[in-house]
Amino acid sequence: MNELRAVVKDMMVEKRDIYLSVLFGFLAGITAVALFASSGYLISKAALLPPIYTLSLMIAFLKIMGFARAFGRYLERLYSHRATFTMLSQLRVNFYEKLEPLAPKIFHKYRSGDLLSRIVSDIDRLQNFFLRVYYPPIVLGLIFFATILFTVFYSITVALLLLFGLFLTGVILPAWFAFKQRRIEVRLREERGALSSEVTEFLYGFMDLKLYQQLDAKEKELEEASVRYIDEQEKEGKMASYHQSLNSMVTLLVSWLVIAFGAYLVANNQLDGVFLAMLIMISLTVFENAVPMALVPAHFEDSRRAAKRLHEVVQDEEEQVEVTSSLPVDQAFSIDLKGVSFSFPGEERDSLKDVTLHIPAGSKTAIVGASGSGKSTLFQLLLKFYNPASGSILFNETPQHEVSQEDIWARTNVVQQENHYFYGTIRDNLQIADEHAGDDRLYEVLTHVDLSHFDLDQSVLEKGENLSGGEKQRLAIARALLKDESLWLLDEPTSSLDAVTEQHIYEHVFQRAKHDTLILISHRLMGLEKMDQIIVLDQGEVVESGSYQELMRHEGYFYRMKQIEKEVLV
Ligand SMILES: Nc1ncnc2c1ncn2[C@@H]1O[C@H](COP(=O)(O)OP(=O)(O)OP(=O)(O)O)[C@@H](O)[C@H]1O
Repeated sequence: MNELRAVVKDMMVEKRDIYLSVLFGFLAGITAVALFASSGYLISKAALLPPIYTLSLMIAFLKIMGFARAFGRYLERLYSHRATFTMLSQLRVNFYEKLEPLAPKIFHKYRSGDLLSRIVSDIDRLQNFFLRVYYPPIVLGLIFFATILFTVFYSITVALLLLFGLFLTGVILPAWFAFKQRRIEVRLREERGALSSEVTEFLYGFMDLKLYQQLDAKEKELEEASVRYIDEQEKEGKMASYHQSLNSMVTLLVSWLVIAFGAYLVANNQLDGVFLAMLIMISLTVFENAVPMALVPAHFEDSRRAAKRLHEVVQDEEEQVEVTSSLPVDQAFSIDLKGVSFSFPGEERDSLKDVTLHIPAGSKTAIVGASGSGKSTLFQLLLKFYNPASGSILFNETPQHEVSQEDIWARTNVVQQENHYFYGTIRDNLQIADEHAGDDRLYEVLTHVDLSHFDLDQSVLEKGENLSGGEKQRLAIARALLKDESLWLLDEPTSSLDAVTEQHIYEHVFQRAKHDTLILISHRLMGLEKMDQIIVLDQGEVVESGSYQELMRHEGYFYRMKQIEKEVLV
């Protein structure tokens, strides 16, 4: 329920449209009641041969009501839909603003298909909250209140019957179905999430499934997930139809009771017979407004779950710490790690254990170690994707938690092991690092990464599918060169390149980063002689650190790795 309160808060941004939708919804409903009531009265009155001006007046009233009803309905739709779209856009912006700082922790927690379904369909589902849950009961209450008040003047019994019908259709039945709906909705959502995840995995893993001849098995799983989802949808549909039928039954029953009691009252001279048809028409029309109540439970449950699921994704947001410092601009800064330990969410094993390092401003550091020793994890902590479980990270003596992620990312040239390439052109893919860079500058960086043969208008397919591994890496380095900030974090940036190209690119990168702080993760141990410091990680711990010469003299872990590398290469 708390989550829905947040939705109501977002909805209230456009109060005017909400009030107008309620007003015109009421107008449309009450004029419909008036239209049918006056037509019932007109028929009865006409039988008594009243003067012609009475009939003309009544027909004019009838026409005005008919027009007012259409006008009210149109404006109600207009304002209620406008309020809904404003609410949706407000929700999307708010949700995205909360979500962005939480990446990539989020990707760790959810399968991407599930996350996608939450972000897209759960927000879309909330459009029903205002349209089908929030304001129909308000409008219904107002219409019944006005109608019952009017009916009391003619017959208290009929007024009580209407009240009874309202209680059944507006409270008892929706509450009962809401209770039943809850269980169906849980299963429906689970099945929808599962299907969405299966589809995403199927699409992403299509090639591998094909290569390992597992396509049929996966297709079968997908089909089963789809059947389960359709079954649950069917159950939900049946439940809604059942509720609708029961609603109609109750309303018709109330109308029958109005006829029976009305006739009895007329026979006993307690009600003027000319009003009987009017009261019957009132009871038939007023319950038309109760029809949407049949949809309230399903939509309420749907909205509640959607709001809850969205809230679950961003609830970590409250953990955010206030940002009070910023990193120096155009100036290299030092990095210190003091007793940093970290394990990924849900993992018991520490990926980093009590890591203490000092990386002076403007120095060049290499981080080496076996696969899985925690090198990339260290980068993720430096980039504040995650916070250390214990210990602290300092930039120029400033605790990292005082600096915003945005600031850290803005000051860093990052080349990851896997980088993303967007569908578009080479130019588009480079300009994400510097949107103002002109063609001359772009060609210049392409030359520095040995891609001078590339045309800036050359197309890049989704995820860079038409580029080789080495070309992708070189493009990523070109982006880092374009960004030109004073901290470089390079995670095996040249692992797919041949030795000559690698050397050529490194020469340029080191020349550009002459006064900057540079940290390079490398599997290869060749060419590390020029680094100021080499840090050796093993199973998340720093086992050695020092200059190349120091480590070779020490004949420890690094020395042994170097010997193995030599043997392999020979
Ligand atoms: N997102 C993650 N969730 C859970 N565990 C992870 C995650 N990423 C890495 N790990 C684990 O953390 C440990 C360190 O991983 P990391 O990627 O930092 O190693 P690495 O030294 O960079 O390896 P490589 O040289 O193969 O890239 C590994 O044991 C790995 O299984």
